[in-house]
Amino acid sequence: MPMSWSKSCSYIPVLRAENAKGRKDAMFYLSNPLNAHSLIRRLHQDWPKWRIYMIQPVGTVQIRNFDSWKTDLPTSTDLFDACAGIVRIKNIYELKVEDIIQGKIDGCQYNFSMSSTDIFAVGYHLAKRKAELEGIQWLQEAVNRLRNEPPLLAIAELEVLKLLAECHLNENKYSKALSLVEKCLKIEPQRGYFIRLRHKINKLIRDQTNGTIEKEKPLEKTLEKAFKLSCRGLLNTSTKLHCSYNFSTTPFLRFAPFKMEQVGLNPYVVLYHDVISPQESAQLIELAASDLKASGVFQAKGSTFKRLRTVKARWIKKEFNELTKRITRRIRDMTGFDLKEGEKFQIINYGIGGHYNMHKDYFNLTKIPYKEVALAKHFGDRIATVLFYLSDVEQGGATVFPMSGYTIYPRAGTALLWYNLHTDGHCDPSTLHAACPVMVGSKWVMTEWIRERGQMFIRPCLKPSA
Ligand SMILES: O=C(O)CCC(=O)C(=O)O
Ligand SMILES: [Fe+2]
Repeated sequence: MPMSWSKSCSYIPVLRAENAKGRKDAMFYLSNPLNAHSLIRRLHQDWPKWRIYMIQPVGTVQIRNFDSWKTDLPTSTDLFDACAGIVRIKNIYELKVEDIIQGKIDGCQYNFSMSSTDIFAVGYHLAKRKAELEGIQWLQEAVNRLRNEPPLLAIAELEVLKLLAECHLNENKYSKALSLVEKCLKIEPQRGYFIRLRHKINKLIRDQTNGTIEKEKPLEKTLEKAFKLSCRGLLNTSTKLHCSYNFSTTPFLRFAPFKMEQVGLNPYVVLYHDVISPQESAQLIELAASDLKASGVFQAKGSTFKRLRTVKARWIKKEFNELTKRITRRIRDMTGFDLKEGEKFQIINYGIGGHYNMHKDYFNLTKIPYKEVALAKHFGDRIATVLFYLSDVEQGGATVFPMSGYTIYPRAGTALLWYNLHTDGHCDPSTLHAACPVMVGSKWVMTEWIRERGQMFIRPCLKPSA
């Protein structure tokens, strides 16, 4: 039901205050996932409601403005991604729902708390994705808060109670579901749906012989556990590692050696410090930002698709401009590899909870389908990866190797290098790695996947590496 004119007017200062916060420093405001999620939700869900309140002739100009922005407003996919990002942050870093809601992210308190509508959006997202058990926590918090908030644009209490009851029912928690349905019936005693639901739950309670049968939580796999622990920096195993100057990969390094830090020996992973200047990073980000595209990597899981990567990316040719040519030469100096043939650079941006699940960069050409082999074989497999960090990340966003326990926190200007293939050309499964969800901040990286072609004299096939 539309709210009264005086009520909508009283909400305007609230909107203005929030907009002013965002305008003061947009990057700072949006680097907090709770602000970003809330803004996406407000623009996707609340703005269409505001449009309904604009009555002619007072609202014609506003309506015209509104319609001209319509195509730029966040879509349902954006809201989906924002909710999924918040859920991912919570799960990977094992945060508490109550803490997130109050703006406390992994021990840091931010000046923000989620509104009941923001909380409901996350609960709704989970409930509709069959994650009812997780959804219950958010929906219960939304119910608790609704009581203390003015109605304004908030969702109706009945809607939240209904969804919460359905989630409890799905989780076989019948008595809780029943008490929620009773609450719904107090608000709308005549609604047939609730009367039938009460009947159904009562029957389930009568039929049940051994008390509530709670669903079992699936056990977490060892690798998943290692992934989470590495994201939290709790698996660092490296000992006896060295820092040194690399003077020798190419003759040029005699003049300008690189600062090299070993991250681990198995697999061999090194960090090169200060290889990209702040100006170069800024230029690369600017270049990519002008034409970023959502880049999802999907994995079929039964009848559904699981999103393995939530980022935006742009591919850039190595010969694109002087800067990309210069960086290509630098990679040659860092690795010794020939980069004449191969892939373009990929510049990647991770937003709210942006991540890249565990994966290996190589294709394993013996396994990929026949049709794709010809193209892949032309360049060979991805022998090595160079990952440039173009930005710092305030919280989260580490690159991790869960099998070896390496955690590398992004630092603008450094580059990570590892070999995906053993020296005998076989793939090295211990290079399994991932990008942990960004908690706060915006992560920018640039990847160069170096192919085997052209490297036969630089890194000749040797016996299996030790
Ligand atoms: O961004 C990261 O930390 C890892 C990126 C990555 O693994 C990739 O792009 O292949
Ligand atoms: Fe990768």
